[in-house]
Amino acid sequence: MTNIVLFGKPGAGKGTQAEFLKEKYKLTHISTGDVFRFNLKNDTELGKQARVFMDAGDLVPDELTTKMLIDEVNKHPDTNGILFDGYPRTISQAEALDAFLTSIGSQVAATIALEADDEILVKRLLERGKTSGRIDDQDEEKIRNRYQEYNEKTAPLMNYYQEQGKFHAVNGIGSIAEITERVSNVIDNL
Ligand SMILES: Nc1ncnc2c1ncn2[C@@H]1O[C@H](COP(=O)(O)OP(=O)(O)O)[C@@H](O)[C@H]1O
Repeated sequence: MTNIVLFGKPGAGKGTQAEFLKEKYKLTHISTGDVFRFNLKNDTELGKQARVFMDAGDLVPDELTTKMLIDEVNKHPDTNGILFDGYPRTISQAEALDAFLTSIGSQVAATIALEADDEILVKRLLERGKTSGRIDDQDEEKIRNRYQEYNEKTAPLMNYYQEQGKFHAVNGIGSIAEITERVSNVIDNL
């Protein structure tokens, strides 16, 4: 299995790139944000538990998120590899992911970060909020809160993966195709 973690701030383009990369490399795309939103929409027990956190732009607690993630991965026993989008977002999630992948005889092959400036990203998210219906994209204060969550809890993961020699940064500004090309260069050289 070639497991890739797509990493980046809210709005960095993880979901957009994942759509192309999953086809190109025949990977299973798991977006924790999408899975949560599906559960919210269908008002499942998980959705009910996650809603307050998501609507405020806070991270959903690790235990809940990790359980959901493992359930998702287990739905694809024959996959070539997983493209993780939005997970891990905390050190505890990264450790849980390593432990889980080890238990199934696998590992993270690479973490690829899409880099872009905050100001550009906030504008992108507010634009997306006009059409996506996502409550967390419609209010600048909630967006800023997500950046704060990112800086406090998610940014330390760069170091975590750097220490394992698995961290690769890619310029996230450019056309979608250019960025796919940059990410592909990393994957092709693994
Ligand atoms: N790994 C995670 N850990 C905790 N909460 C998460 C995780 N992934 C998604 N969420 C919740 O879902 C929300 C939306 O996720 P996502 O669509 O990936 O957002 P973004 O566009 O901000 O990157 C997050 O703000 C958070 O509340």
